Amino acid sequence: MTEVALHTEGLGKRYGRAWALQDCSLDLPAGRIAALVGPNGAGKSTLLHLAVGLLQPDAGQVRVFGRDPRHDPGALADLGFVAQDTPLYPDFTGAELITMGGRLNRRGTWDDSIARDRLTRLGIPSDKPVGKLSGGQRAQVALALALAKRPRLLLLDEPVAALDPLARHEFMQALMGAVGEYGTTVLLSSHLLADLERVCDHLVLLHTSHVHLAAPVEELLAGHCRLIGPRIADGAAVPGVASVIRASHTERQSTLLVRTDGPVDETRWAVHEVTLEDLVLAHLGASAGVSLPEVAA
Ligand SMILES: Nc1ncnc2c1ncn2[C@@H]1O[C@H](COP(=O)(O)OP(=O)(O)OP(=O)(O)O)[C@@H](O)[C@H]1O
Repeated sequence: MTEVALHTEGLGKRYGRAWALQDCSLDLPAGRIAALVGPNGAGKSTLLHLAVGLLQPDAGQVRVFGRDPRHDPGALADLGFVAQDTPLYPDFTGAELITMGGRLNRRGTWDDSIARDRLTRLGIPSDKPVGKLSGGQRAQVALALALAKRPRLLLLDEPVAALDPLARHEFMQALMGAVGEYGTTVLLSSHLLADLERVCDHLVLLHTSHVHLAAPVEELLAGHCRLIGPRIADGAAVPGVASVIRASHTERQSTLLVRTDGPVDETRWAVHEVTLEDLVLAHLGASAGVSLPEVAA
């Protein structure tokens, strides 16, 4: 059986009377690169902070490789985390932070050379206080430190938001490399669906503080498609279709993004594959009751 890197059950966190995350139950299998997506305020950062033990749950439980991140110090050795604002001591240089990381992780799997080599390769000066680097360079330093820890589970809160397109591409490749080389499991939140699509093999979609989807990408893509055929009424049953996520109609034609549960009548419907981006947008649009621009088939 595949090991579970992150397990949550009925997990919830609230601020006052408002739930930032509610009834969150999911299993992230080890070895995956998982995308954590959802609109602003959906609860992504809250889930990551709960997973790393920086927030105390108000309901349910969270386990990292079977251990409670708040009460079992051993769990922290397995975790790497880069928060959204990549907090780093501004007066320290990259080189000093690498040394400090090594000292703080003496008993772990820390490898100085991973961070040093990355900074050199990216042309980021390691002798300059990080407070004097650009936002993107600071993010790269934080990511290099997280990779040097070689954690079993790496949690990244919008790690690529501050990076230029080439740096984003390079970073995603590095993540895939880490997974391949060390078997690291990654959960990363981002709004950049096209980037995620290239590397992620698991999707967690949060919406209004709830888990809307949590499954392997392959399974989700195989279970959804876009159908184009003669106009049908909203709510009409279509054989082979479990649910219509999003529908748009012209006078004579209907276009449906659907979840399937069997073969669809291909003499009646043109069946098109969907991308991860199509699928996420359709689910988000459906939940929010928003009509979205039509995506070309
Ligand atoms: N410290 C806090 N005090 C009060 N409410 C908070 C606090 N932190 C988060 N929230 C609320 O919890 C909800 C979830 O916030 P969270 O930061 O987890 O969302 P997110 O999905 O990470 O959003 P974004 O994509 O904008 O980063 C939001 O409604 C937010 O306003």
